[in-house]
Amino acid sequence: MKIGLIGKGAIAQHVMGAVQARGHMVHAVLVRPGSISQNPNLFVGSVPELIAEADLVIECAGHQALAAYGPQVLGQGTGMITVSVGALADQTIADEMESAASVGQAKLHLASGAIGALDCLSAAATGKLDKVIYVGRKPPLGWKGSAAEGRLDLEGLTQVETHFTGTAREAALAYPKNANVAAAVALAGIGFDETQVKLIADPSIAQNVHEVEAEGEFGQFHFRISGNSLPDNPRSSALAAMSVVAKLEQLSKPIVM
Ligand SMILES: NC(=O)C1=CN([C@@H]2O[C@H](COP(=O)(O)OP(=O)(O)OC[C@H]3O[C@@H](n4cnc5c(N)ncnc54)[C@H](O)[C@@H]3O)[C@@H](O)[C@H]2O)C=CC1
Ligand SMILES: O=C([O-])CC(=O)C(=O)O
Repeated sequence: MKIGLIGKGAIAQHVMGAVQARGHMVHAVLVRPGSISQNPNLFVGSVPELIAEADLVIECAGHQALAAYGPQVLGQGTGMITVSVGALADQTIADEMESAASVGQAKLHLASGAIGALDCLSAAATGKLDKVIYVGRKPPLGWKGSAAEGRLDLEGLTQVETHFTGTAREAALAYPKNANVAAAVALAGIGFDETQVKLIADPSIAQNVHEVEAEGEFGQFHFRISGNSLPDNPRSSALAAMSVVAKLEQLSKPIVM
């Protein structure tokens, strides 16, 4: 496939290497205008340049980028994978994506991100699902640049602290770089306003730990993952980048999970 990539950060760099290693071609990367000169053969500054040759766009740049470019990409008929799932907690953005996808007859594919068990959750949601709880736990550094900074002394933290309790919608909107997982759990399960979320800074751990607990007609499950973060960004788990690659594989193979 010919790929247009949005972003050049930690997730984008992993995705770029992994998709090229699988025989796909990244022919354009949409970056902020000031960065184009760093690699003028590859970097572009507009959606028309990004999608000119693309079979598919992969967005790895955050909520603001999905909101800014997503409607144009989809509206012009190019399918898109996004890792910035939490942006859909803003109903205006979700509506814009949906109507652009309908106009362009293109799909927005949500990467599962740093969490797993979404297949189980979405199957369970076709029956009666009574309760879904997501708990996100990261080392203090993993919360740098988030709303936790205003609530805790992250640098000097010596004990476990919960810095957020609320719904998945509140979490995804307040923590755009850290609670995309809460949004993915919400979308797979009982929605943004029913999914309960707790976010914790824990100085005793070195990985990003995500847990989902669900109860309903299907029974109960508990899922827990301890994810390594990406070398360039302690906030983002490697699995989030890998899930984008897996989604691309699903879209390009004839027999898929
Ligand atoms: N679904 C999930 O489980 C996860 C989702 N994420 C989402 O992925 C995003 C990216 O994560 P990382 O790569 O680790 O962050 P990063 O900070 O390493 O990279 C972000 C990149 O996007 C670029 N960017 C931001 N806004 C842009 C715009 N409007 N136009 C062009 N470029 C723009 C930045 O310049 C930077 O190069 C996060 O902000 C978060 O929303 C992150 C981790 C897990
Ligand atoms: O990468 C992670 O561990 C989770 C994360 O930042 C997010 O959900 O946005």
